[in-house]
Amino acid sequence: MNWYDDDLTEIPGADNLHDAQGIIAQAQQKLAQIYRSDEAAILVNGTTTGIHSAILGTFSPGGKLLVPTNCHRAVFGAMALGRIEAVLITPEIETEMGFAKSVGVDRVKKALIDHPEIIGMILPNPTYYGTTSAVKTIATILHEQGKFLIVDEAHGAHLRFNDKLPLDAVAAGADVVIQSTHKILGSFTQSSLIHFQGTLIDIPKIKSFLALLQSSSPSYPLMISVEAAVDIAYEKGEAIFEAIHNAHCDYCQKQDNNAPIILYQENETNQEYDRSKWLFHTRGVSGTEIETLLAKAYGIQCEMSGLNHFLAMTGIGTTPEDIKRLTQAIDDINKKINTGQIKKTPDPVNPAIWENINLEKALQTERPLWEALYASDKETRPLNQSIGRIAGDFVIPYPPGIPLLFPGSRVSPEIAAYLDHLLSHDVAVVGIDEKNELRLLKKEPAKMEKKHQGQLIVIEGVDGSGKQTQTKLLYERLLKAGEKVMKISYPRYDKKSSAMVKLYLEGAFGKDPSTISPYIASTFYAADRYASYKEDYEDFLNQGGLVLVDRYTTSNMVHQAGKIKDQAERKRFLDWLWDFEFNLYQLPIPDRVFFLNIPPEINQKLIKNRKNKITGKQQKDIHESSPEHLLDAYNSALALVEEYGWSEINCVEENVLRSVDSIHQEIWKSIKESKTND
Ligand SMILES: Nc1ncnc2c1ncn2[C@@H]1O[C@H](COP(=O)(O)OP(=O)(O)O)[C@@H](O)[C@H]1O
Ligand SMILES: Cc1cn([C@H]2C[C@H](O)[C@@H](COP(=O)(O)OP(=O)(O)O)O2)c(=O)[nH]c1=O
Repeated sequence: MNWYDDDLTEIPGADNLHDAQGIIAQAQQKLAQIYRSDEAAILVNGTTTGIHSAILGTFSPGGKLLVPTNCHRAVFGAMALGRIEAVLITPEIETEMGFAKSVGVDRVKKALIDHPEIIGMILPNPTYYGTTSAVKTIATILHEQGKFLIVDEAHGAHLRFNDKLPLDAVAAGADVVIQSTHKILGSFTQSSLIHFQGTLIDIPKIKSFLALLQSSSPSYPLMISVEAAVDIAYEKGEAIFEAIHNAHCDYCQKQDNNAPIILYQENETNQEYDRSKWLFHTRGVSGTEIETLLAKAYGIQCEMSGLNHFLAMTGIGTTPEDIKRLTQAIDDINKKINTGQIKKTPDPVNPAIWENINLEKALQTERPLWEALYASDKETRPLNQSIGRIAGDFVIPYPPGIPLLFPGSRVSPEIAAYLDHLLSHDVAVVGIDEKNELRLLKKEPAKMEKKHQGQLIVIEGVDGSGKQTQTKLLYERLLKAGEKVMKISYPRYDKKSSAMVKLYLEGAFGKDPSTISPYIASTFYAADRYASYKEDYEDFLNQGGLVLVDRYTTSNMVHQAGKIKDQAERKRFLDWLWDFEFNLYQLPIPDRVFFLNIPPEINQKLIKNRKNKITGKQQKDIHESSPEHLLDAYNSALALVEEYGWSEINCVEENVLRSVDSIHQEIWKSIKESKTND
């Protein structure tokens, strides 16, 4: 066939992939019929773009996706592109060989209970190794809660064609299924298929991402090859995969289970193992060594190998003779190992990644994935100097292409040791260069660091916790001690820059503080602080003065972050706020923060009769008149004490409020001590 003849463009009659109405639409309808989906679309930029589009087309930024850690990097790429957040779950592990086998139904159920905000899930099935998850059950669980399931069926475009193979994802009820027809079915590399079914997903939205991300000049040879490959599979797939499946069963039955190399079948009775994947477990010999031997001495090219396994992939073109050649070669190699012609090596010590390393934890990000990926302040460092630093890129061993580090996650000693082990066994690790160096972020996330000569000390606490009282006492004491000190209280109600704060606190934008975005409210207070910095104390601080403030950015952290219930959302807000006030506005970062801890039930009594600071009247501002707001702020503050290392002053002991003086003495002592330590 002359492929140049088919290398068309969108001329009349040739249709347009991105708005298919003619011959491409007909081909896609046929493909959907064959796979029994509602709709199918041909992909010309590989399964990767199919996965990107499926995720971007079903989520909005900030949405939560349930992601098993053994997903392909395309899934994590989509999360970075769409600013989508992952709830990670660890798959079940094949412990002897050390690969991710399946995603347990119970883990899915638990994740959905713990994170009801999850919108949908992506599931890789079958795995590269042929193992499968209970897709049908998982789909049902998700659907009962109105959530959708995307299945990455990259290694399963053939499942539909023989009933002895595991159930395909469309039949199992998945809402979106992406298949690499170019793998087992033999269409051209880079050509794939995506299927849609049901009403839970917005198909036009996914398609608009397909049009955005794929080439605007889709290759006709690629498209034709998908149709041709599926046609052949439809016609001959049943018999071809039956033969492969049966040969696999036969070999498993006949093989000597004590041989150095044995064919893996998960377990004998499992119907849901994909026997088109000929995965061999090696004992006393390295899988990679056998892969090389098969290529050199027997002319058989494997798909991949690792320390204790290698994978021989079959496909639509595999004949019984091919299988015979493979099995004879394995028998021959086994014999040579047993007779000493091939030397045995001690089994490589596998640090059992899946047991020692908590991948869910390793992949947690301290800066959002997308932010770390986009960041330009990066440097490369050798692996051993990277421990404790934040990764600036994906780090992914190949095979199997499952990330060990995300951009934004911190390199732990365990991960570094494991990566070192992989590299010393010649495993290719994307994200680590030939000098064994990886890319790291230069800048750490929010951390108290001094940029000024003087000192900025914050007295923080919920409303009526004694801030004003303690600030005043401390100020007078510092003055007496001869310190160059000034005192400011935020918000500065008597200044024009607090106009928006006053409107907000008076209820002009709503009486219930929880209905006003913490992001928006924070900007009002920050603007007042900026004006104050410029007007009141920039020079004073830079010349070594001590600035004592009653409330600061820390109040936004307490009161505005307290409005956010979801932990990841709250963290995102806190990071944003930090960036906004300290990086954008360039406000000074405090040297010390004292948090006056008074439980809400006690401080309510203290402020009961206090007049409104804005109006001077009895009626309280919207924060003070909302017990829910005050409680949320209090809880947020308790968390912040831990997270940001604030100095906590417990103002209540055994349910009794301590005296003003004893609280003051404690703060004074702490300041004196830190001064002598300077
Ligand atoms: N330790 C304390 N014991 C008794 N009353 C206190 C104590 N600390 C503060 N107060 C009183 O409680 C009220 C609120 O204190 P204030 O300093 O205005 O708090 P804030 O500035 O945090 O709103 C004031 O009337 C103050 O005199
Ligand atoms: C300074 C500041 C205050 N706030 C809140 C805290 C208070 O509930 C409210 C007004 O502060 P304020 O009148 O100082 O409260 P207090 O009664 O404790 O003296 O504004 C913020 O949310 N962000 C900020 O940056």
